Amino acid sequence: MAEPILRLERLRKRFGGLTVTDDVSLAVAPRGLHAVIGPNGAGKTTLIHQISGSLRPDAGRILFEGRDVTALPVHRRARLGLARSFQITSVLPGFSALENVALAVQARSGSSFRFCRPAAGERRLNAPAIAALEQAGLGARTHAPAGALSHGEKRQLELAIALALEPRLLLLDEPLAGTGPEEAERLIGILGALKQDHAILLVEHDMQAVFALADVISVLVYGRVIATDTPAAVRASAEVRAAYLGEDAA
Ligand SMILES: Nc1ncnc2c1ncn2[C@@H]1O[C@H](COP(=O)(O)OP(=O)(O)OP(=O)(O)O)[C@@H](O)[C@H]1O
Repeated sequence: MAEPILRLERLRKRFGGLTVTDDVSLAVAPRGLHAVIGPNGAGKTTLIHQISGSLRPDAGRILFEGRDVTALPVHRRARLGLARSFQITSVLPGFSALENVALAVQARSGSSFRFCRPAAGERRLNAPAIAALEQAGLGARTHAPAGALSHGEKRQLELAIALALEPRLLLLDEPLAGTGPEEAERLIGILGALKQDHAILLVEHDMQAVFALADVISVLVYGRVIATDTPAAVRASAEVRAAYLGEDAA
């Protein structure tokens, strides 16, 4: 593999007596989609939080493009290009899709928020915001109020906001959660296009999406990585089936 964009070295995290991240070492390639799967409570979200910087590991290192970011706060990592998709709660429902994304661009550029002069009124912010909306498949909904978007479109808006930060690695925690079959299909298409020129680390329960999109899959069980391999090898692994895929594998 080319030099990894992200390397986790023996990461550990405990909550009380529970080891939720147990000596996790992983290398994520600079292009393509790396999925992390595992049963409920395996520690997937906890892992994403440690990578984005909202949780500090108890031990181990996180190297982003060769640089040790283990001690850096979320915003410093985001500036380096390590972006986690925003939760829907951070979207402003009364503002248009474009304004929401433009505010994210503005936040990244470091200028102050000026609500009396809508951020979307500034061409400097508009161009990258529109590009991010198009990449997220929302080009036709640019001026719709965020509050009027369907559930699937809101997930696309979250994606657009993350893309507006021009990430070098995009961290996605269950981007398909709560979507219907058609919305899921659309999002899979969008993520499939995005992974052509982005590195994506995806946590997702939807196995159809994972196997359609992933170039590499890591399987997490009780905080430990039990396999990191191609989708075909993971699907064929007896250990993975026994530990996790069992009921879903068919
Ligand atoms: N802040 C916390 N304090 C204590 N325990 C926690 C905390 N956050 C998570 N846990 C526990 O850590 C374990 C791993 O949780 P985590 O949410 O990372 O798993 P997950 O693989 O993302 O699960 P799911 O697939 O259900 O989203 C669970 O047992 C959870 O209850």
